[in-house]
Amino acid sequence: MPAVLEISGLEKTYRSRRRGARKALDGFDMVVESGEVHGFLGPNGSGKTTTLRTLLGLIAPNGGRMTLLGQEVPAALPQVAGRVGAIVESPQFFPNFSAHDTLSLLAEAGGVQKQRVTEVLELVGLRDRATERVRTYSLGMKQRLAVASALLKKPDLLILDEPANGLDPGGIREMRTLMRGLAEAGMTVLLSSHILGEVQLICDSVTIISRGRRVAYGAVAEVLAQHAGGGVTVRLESAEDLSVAAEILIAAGARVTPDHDRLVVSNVEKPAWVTRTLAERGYYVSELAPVKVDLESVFLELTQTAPVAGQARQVDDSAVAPAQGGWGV
Ligand SMILES: Nc1ncnc2c1ncn2[C@@H]1O[C@H](COP(=O)(O)OP(=O)(O)OP(=O)(O)O)[C@@H](O)[C@H]1O
Repeated sequence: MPAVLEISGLEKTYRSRRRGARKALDGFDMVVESGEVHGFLGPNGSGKTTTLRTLLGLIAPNGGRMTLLGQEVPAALPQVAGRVGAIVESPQFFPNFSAHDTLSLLAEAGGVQKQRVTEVLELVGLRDRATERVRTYSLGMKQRLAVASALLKKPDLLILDEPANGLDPGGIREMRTLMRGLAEAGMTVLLSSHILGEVQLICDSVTIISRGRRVAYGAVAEVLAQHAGGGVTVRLESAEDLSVAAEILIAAGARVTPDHDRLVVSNVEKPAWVTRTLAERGYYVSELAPVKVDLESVFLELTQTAPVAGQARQVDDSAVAPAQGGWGV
């Protein structure tokens, strides 16, 4: 089965008279297979939104190839648009309309049967509040309404840019359940996010982007395994000896980072080497454990910039206000 989404060598340079040329995508590649929830991770300004907007024909690329559901885009967008639901940036809704009114209006405009409105309200868990005005909704409910609008056309692929942005833990959990439910029902979901723990929990596979280039991709477990790096954490019988032990290991060629009452040691071939090197100098290890990697540490290692929710930390020192836009119906 061909990939649901394939991007190769995508290039995008923004040009403005004031700021000059800025390369947002620099030969970016991505593959999303059918039926998976795929996480699209990257620090602020790394090119996620530019990728999604380019894919959806909202901006033109300067080079590269893209396919959606096996067809070349942007040329085939009119043919595939009905099979792709997307939310890129938070869509705005009329605050005085209810969820039901909002979806009915969108369904009518998009030639979707009325009955589908009830179905999507049920799917996103808004049925009980469907007749209340949107202005009374929590942020999580508004996000779910946005997802509902993207689901109206029963898309094969759902693209969501930061769907959990600004949500509290309860809202994030609801969004997670919703995503998994959609994937189980056979939909492919592409999810851009900064919430690495979330991506690790709900995504089958992941693409990590940094400075407009793909820096890692594959099944989440594989990406984690590739970057486990054989590091170990070391505790000594006496915590006072940690700094001397660190010096010994560094002098012997290891990379060492102190972490409270232990050392995180990497660049070692075998854990036993650490025990032996220290014992030879009279320092005895009381605990030696492999470093547990999570997506967050892989992300930090690969992109060398911490994701800070709601904060515009840019890889190229520049900041641009995000544009508003929705897509799908
Ligand atoms: N309309 C624009 N004009 C000029 N530069 C832009 C424009 N949109 C984005 N950029 C720049 O392109 C780069 C990539 O931005 P993009 O919004 O795609 O990143 P992102 O990964 O989605 O970031 P965030 O997580 O903050 O939304 C950044 O340097 C950004 O400043």
